[in-house]
Amino acid sequence: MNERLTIFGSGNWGLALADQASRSMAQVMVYVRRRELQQFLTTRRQHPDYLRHLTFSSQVSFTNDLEEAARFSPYWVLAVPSQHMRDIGQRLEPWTPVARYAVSAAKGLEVGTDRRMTEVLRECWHGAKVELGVLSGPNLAGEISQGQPAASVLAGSPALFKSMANILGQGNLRLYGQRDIVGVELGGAFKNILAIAVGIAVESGLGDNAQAAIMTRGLHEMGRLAVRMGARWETLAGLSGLGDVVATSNSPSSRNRWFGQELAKGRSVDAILGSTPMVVEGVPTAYAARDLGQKFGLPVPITTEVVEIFNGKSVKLAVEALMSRQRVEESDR
Ligand SMILES: NC(=O)C1=CN([C@@H]2O[C@H](COP(=O)(O)OP(=O)(O)OC[C@H]3O[C@@H](n4cnc5c(N)ncnc54)[C@H](O)[C@@H]3O)[C@@H](O)[C@H]2O)C=CC1
Ligand SMILES: O=C(CO)COP(=O)(O)O
Repeated sequence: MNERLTIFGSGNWGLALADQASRSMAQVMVYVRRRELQQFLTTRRQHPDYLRHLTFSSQVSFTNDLEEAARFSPYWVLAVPSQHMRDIGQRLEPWTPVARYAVSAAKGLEVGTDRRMTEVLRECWHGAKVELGVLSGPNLAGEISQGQPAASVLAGSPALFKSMANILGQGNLRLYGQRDIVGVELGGAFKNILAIAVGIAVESGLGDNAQAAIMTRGLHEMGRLAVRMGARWETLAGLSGLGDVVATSNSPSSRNRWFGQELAKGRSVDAILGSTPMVVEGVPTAYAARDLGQKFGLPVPITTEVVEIFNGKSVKLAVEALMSRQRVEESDR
């Protein structure tokens, strides 16, 4: 394959995707923000800390030059944390005429604006012709980078899906098309909040029944909110919703679940976030989802209690608040 792909972001996900694309024989360039890291990756072909089993093939190159990365290919994947999407979007704006497709691989909402990532990019690239898409599903980077089988959703136009799935969806990553960008994007963002809640439950010894209740009822409250924001209910029951809730909530390698566990040990949000270089998307997204629930007048009880626990509420009191809510119909949307 002679296709070329640029990936912006050299964290766990950007690197796993770079390796994945290179396995389909695409030429891949990764934009690396820190110059020392770019040099390390270029010479050693490995990341010093992340996915250390990976040795990048010669098809993957690394650059610290944003213009070089942008001009490398008309196919872009943005794999930076959600709170940095506007920054990279704004800096890429001069080169949008080069881009044909840009896929967000981030799973979160922007704090302050509550915007989805494709909304953020659309604002940054106002008037540009680049078509936007979203990649989201149960895809822990560690497993993808070891070639373990996985499925995911690549939302966007059929033309975007055809081109991008050819590069990213070979071998052990099976990609499904979707037209519901809003649903795919929100499913991926919201599931991180539920993984935090499950982490809290695991650490607090609340039991398997409680974990199942959090996942199921959490998905319900997220689905209701997502539908209000323009998503299809069925999308949230798919890979980028139910699928990712299951993967992330159950996986000991999930950063969001780990964060919930640390929180339940009594550590503060700042202390936990300060102890890892990695992004925990469920934290900013929980605030955004709580605000969106208020804005639309929709109950988001699990999310609300997660935010309360961020602010110091005990798990015991949060559980009591959830258990004493007024009874409702299960399917009440
Ligand atoms: N790690 C995983 O298993 C998966 C992660 N994701 C999503 O992908 C996104 C990125 O996550 P990870 O790669 O895991 O994060 P990470 O914490 O491993 O690394 C984030 C990377 O983004 C870079 N970055 C931050 N701000 C930047 C900026 N302004 N410009 C350029 N680069 C910048 C950092 O230098 C770092 O290399 C998140 O939204 C996450 O939810 C999605 C699927 C799987
Ligand atoms: O999105 C992911 C898996 O699909 C990664 O989850 P964590 O960010 O919790 O590690």
